Amino acid sequence: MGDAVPCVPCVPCVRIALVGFGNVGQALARLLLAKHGSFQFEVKVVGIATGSHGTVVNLEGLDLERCLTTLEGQGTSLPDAEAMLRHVEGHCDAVLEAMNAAADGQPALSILEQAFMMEPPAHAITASKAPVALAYQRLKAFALKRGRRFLFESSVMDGVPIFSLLRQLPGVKVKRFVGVLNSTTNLVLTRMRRENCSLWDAVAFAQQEGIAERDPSDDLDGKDAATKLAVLSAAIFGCQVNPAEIPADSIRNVTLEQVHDVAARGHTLKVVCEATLAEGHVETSVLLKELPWQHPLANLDGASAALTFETDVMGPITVTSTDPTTMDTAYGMLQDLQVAMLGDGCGGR
Ligand SMILES: NC(=O)C1=CN([C@@H]2O[C@H](COP(=O)(O)OP(=O)(O)OC[C@H]3O[C@@H](n4cnc5c(N)ncnc54)[C@H](OP(=O)(O)O)[C@@H]3O)[C@@H](O)[C@H]2O)C=CC1
Ligand SMILES: N[C@@H](CC=O)C(=O)O
Repeated sequence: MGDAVPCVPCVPCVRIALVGFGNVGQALARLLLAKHGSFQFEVKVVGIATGSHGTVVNLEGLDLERCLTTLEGQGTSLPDAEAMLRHVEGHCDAVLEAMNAAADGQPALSILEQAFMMEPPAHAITASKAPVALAYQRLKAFALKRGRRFLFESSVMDGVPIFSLLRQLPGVKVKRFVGVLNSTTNLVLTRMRRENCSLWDAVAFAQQEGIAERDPSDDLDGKDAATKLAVLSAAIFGCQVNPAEIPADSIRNVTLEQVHDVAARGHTLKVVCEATLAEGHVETSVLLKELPWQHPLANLDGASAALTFETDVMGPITVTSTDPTTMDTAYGMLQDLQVAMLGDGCGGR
């Protein structure tokens, strides 16, 4: 058994369960250790579940430092995430899910629903895209019914506050958004141009950095970007779009020769995501485009991402994330936890 983690007296303690302890889950653990004492509450991790590296609980709080080395022996061992959530029921304020969700959103979707079904219910926070893209309305309604929050800031552009930014602009209607939303493809195209490395060497680099999905096909074939567009469409336009129906270009067949030819013409290749609200529906696309260097998205290199919102009130609002790492994603989840526990605008500045 790992050592229990006491809460600092007089500081409210928030108990969380982590489902998924890979690149993002572990970055979140490191962030919680690094930022201990920086928030208005203490965080106690009462359970951690993985697919094949064990599932442990300790209602007194797991020792995160030790969990980062191995989950073995760190608490009571349980068979899976569902069993973990049953075990921590009544002792868990929020479930933070960062697992590999399949195209149908499972098993992440069931985990998020289980969080709301607990007694008392927990807030549900996810870094996964598919459950939000496919079941945003249902999960939002479930959260409302149970008096809890369903939050997903990290699912698009990692820790950059997109959804919380838009919550701060009541009455403003977004009409269109355009951006670069997949970090892996942007990193791959950048490395091909700058380092002259092959597409697959660049993919291996993105995997090493923890940015590419476990199966990078979703990144390369535009599916990750399409799912992010569907998340944004659901949350911003209130329109559910099936990610599988969004026209999406793949970068698989992009060659070094092509990248250099485009550069010689004074252009650069970018995977551009676009969504426009038309009469009652949304027009969406993920297209590989040749952009001139003066285009606002052209200089967005490496793993960077950007999104421009066109609204009915203000001029275009652009948010950029420069070379994010998994720490950015972890912070997005921590931001959500603060919003869930303290409400919007909880930053106090
Ligand atoms: N990496 C990034 O930069 C970003 C990732 N995301 C999203 O965050 C999520 C996690 O990404 P990432 O951490 O990189 O992925 P990883 O593949 O690194 O980690 C996934 C984790 O989920 C666990 N897991 C898989 N199946 C189950 C299951 N049935 N029950 C419990 N745990 C399970 C895995 O366990 P095991 O290893 O034992 O199989 C692993 O711990 C994904 O949905 C991704 O799209 C979002 C923004 C950025
Ligand atoms: N694989 C994703 C990770 C973040 O969502 C990407 O490359 O953008």
